[in-house]
Amino acid sequence: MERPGRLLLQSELRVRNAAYDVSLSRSLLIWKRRTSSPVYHPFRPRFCVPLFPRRPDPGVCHSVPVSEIISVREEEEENGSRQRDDGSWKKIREREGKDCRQAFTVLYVERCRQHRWRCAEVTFTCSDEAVCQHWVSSIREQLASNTSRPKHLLVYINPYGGKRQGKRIYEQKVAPLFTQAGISTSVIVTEYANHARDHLKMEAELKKFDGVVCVGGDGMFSEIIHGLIWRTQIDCGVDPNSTEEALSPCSLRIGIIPAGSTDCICFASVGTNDPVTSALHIIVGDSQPLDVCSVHHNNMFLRYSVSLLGYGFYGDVLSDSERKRWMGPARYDFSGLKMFLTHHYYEGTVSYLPAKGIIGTPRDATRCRSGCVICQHNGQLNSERSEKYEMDEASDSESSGEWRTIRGKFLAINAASMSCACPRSPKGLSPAAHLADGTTDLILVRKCSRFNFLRHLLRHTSKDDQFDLTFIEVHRVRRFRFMPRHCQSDSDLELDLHENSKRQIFSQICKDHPACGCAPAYSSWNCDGEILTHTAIDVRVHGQLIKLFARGIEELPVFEDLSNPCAI
Ligand SMILES: Nc1ncnc2c1ncn2[C@@H]1O[C@H](COP(=O)(O)OP(=O)(O)OP(=O)(O)O)[C@@H](O)[C@H]1O
Ligand SMILES: CCCCCCCCCCCCC/C=C/[C@@H](O)[C@H](CO)NC(=O)CCCCC
Ligand SMILES: [Ca+2]
Repeated sequence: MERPGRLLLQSELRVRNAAYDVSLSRSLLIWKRRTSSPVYHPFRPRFCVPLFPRRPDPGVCHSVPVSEIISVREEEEENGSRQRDDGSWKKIREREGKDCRQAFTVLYVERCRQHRWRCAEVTFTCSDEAVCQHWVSSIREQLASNTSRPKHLLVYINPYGGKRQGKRIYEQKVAPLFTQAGISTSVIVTEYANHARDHLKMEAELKKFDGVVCVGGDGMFSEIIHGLIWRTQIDCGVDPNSTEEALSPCSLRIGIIPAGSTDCICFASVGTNDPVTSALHIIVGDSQPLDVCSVHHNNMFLRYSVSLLGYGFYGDVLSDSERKRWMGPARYDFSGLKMFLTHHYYEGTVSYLPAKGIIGTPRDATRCRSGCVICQHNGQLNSERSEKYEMDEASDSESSGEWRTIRGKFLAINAASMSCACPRSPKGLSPAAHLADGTTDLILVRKCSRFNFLRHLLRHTSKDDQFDLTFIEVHRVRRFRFMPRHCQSDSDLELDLHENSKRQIFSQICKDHPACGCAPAYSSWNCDGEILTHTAIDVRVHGQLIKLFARGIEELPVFEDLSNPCAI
């Protein structure tokens, strides 16, 4: 909790007819109920430190960081009933000689359960109009001096994402908050898939805005990052298709108002998929950097990914579920069960470049949380690396011996660039992955029995470590490649010729008869919920390429009585 610092203003004001000492500094607004004179106790010093600090009575003392004040508005209060100030009412009441007091209302962020934020308000009244106006203008000055808050936003709404509630969620829950906070918006309701991406790429006048907001799910967010990253590279003269060039980071922040089926990016960066919470993070101007993976096939750019790149199980779940969009979010449960029972495995070679010099491993107990020091440390390391990028690229070559290679049969190959926490799996696919450390966690699930695979899957929903199984390995990497077995070199293929020809025949049969239990040769990649058209891919992590209007998941508050300004 911040300490108050130098006071800008201090007055005695009233809140619901009780007297409060109210003070404003650059960092805090504090209101503390005035109590009658303390009873003298001969054995207790006046300013003692309590042996057992107790939480201050919330009805008596409150403090709100100025950075979490949403807005302030003037009101008038007459005999207990409040009116918004439109001037005319005031004059009438003055003429009639009624008891008329000035009031102002402060709207601020209040934390609720499970990382949710709400907009709370408190109304202060005082008899002196000049004092009241001084308070309003001082708070407004403090808010205006905060340069990280957005003033103009470009909003894209997908009316068909998730349960098709995007438009309603924005209009009813988000737009009124933006208006209260004095944020102006240009709203585009998308008319077709990739509308938002193409508008950002080619048309949007980005200079007019302080950020881009998407209302929808992970697919909609993916459209936004594709448009914005592409546009940034073109504006900065970087070839967006290059496999080797360092990409330029995007300066505009992106806000996500969750209205999709999984909302994994929102969940993993805020801790909840609640539209009001996301709107408040946008209003207060939070900023959370995020890693982005670029995916190439034979030096041709395919897509970016920020959450899951999954081959095998998650690729198959997605391919199957796309045909069942009409089922809404339940399609993933249906296809998940079907693909679990189908139990296909895939052969191929994974090569990866382990992340060197970083802090943290995928098996850590520490989690990426607001102000994460691991992201700060590793982010710094990455920016130093990219300064001497060309040297590093030379050392990244296979001949340097840093690449490691694994051949095998896999049920799933997953790369999680963030935890991928979502309501289905609150700790995520890789619970210790970091939002902005410049790495991705490569999880290899080798062929195993259905029973063992189920054990692994169930551990996504329990406290047990999903990687603590003999058929799983996990590596924190900066880059990786995958080559399905049937794309391997001629010499590799010759070795497998006999088996291969048998499988070609069977895989044809198996398309029509999946119950025979024989696996097809290829799966497809699930790239943040989109299916990739190629299976052989080269993936590179670009640390902190984009920024979100978020602050990472906040730790649950630990009450520290002595650091609370109300307790001093
Ligand atoms: N107007 C539109 N008509 C049809 N499709 C659209 C439109 N606008 C966006 N889309 C596409 O809809 C797809 C799904 O959208 P979205 O991500 O919002 O929801 P979802 O798939 O239900 O959620 P999630 O991605 O979290 O699982 C996206 O790939 C996006 O490109
Ligand atoms: C038998 C009980 C098993 C329980 C297992 C639960 C495990 C759930 C893990 C969920 C991981 C989601 C990862 C997120 C991926 C997103 O980028 C993507 C786009 O929204 N979503 C999907 O592909 C949707 C994929 C949904 C898969 C279920
Ligand atoms: Ca990461």
